[in-house]
Amino acid sequence: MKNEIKIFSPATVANVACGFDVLGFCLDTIGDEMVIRKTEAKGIKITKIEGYDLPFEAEKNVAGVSALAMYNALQPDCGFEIEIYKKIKPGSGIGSSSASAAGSVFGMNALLGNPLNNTELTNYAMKGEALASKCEHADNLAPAIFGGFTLVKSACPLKVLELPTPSDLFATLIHPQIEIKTSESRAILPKEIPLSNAITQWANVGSLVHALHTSDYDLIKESLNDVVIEPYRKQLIPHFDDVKSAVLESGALGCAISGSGPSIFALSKSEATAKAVQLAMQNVYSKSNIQFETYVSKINTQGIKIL
Ligand SMILES: Nc1ncnc2c1ncn2[C@@H]1O[C@H](COP(=O)(O)OP(=O)(O)OP(=O)(O)O)[C@@H](O)[C@H]1O
Ligand SMILES: N[C@@H](CCO)C(=O)O
Repeated sequence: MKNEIKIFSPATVANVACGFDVLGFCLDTIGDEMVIRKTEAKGIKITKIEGYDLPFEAEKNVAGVSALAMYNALQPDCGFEIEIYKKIKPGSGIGSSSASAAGSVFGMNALLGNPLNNTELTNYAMKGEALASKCEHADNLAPAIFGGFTLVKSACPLKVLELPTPSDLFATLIHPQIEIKTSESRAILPKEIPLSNAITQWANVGSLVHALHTSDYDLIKESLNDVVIEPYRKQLIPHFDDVKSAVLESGALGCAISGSGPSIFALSKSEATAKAVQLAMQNVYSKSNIQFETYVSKINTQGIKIL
């Protein structure tokens, strides 16, 4: 059995407009790399972090927290070293913390001969994610670990449903280079919502799930709306309304905040449309003085993979 593996741990889009804390999908072209190594010395050590300035103490890094949760439960006869090559900026809204939290447990599981299934891995990864967002949710972790579109039916006990990915669906993202911490963008949300908004939202979630199962792109378009969270969070994202109008005019099926922001995502029916949408996003932000990155990505149906 191998003593070291290198993995690609993908970025993810949580919420998918209407499914706050339950829906998510996995990206293909953006993600971190990690190396996980078995050691004779017991315990979990983060030995290298490149890309962004993050804590090396296992208890303060989401990769270490999820690794420790799994390590303490399994009590293997070895230790692990973790190297993180961070490409996803922390606080980006595309699952930076999830990529690390999921990557460490996925890598350890592979080196131990895969004793745990994806649901068990997601459960341990949630312990790490809770360090970043102050709450245990799995809407970024599930798509990172299972791949494709996922729905977290319940967090405790964890139940993840894998949803189908229509083959022509492409995502476009813009990441304005400002940081919004998940914990802060959760703190501004209302504790209660009007019943009329709840009805609209759960109708959208149900119809989006149906649309994914039937590859009904018109229904995907009708369902990608968020009347519960977006009105509050969009105020934290400069030019959000301008981006959304420009993107919809360019032919996207829908556009919404990615996770807790500041990234904004759109879904389109072809790669050509996804690229036109990318130009529309760039046009809006190039008129401002905010730096940004844009991406076009297929939906990654595999999730985390060994390189
Ligand atoms: N390995 C890690 N990778 C990323 N962030 C980490 C890591 N370890 C600790 N953190 C902390 O987690 C916070 C970033 O997580 P946060 O959930 O706010 O952003 P995100 O994962 O990009 O967003 P979202 O969950 O909305 O997609 C930062 O405060 C960062 O310092
Ligand atoms: N569902 C979470 C995703 C971010 O981690 C939120 O929107 O707060």
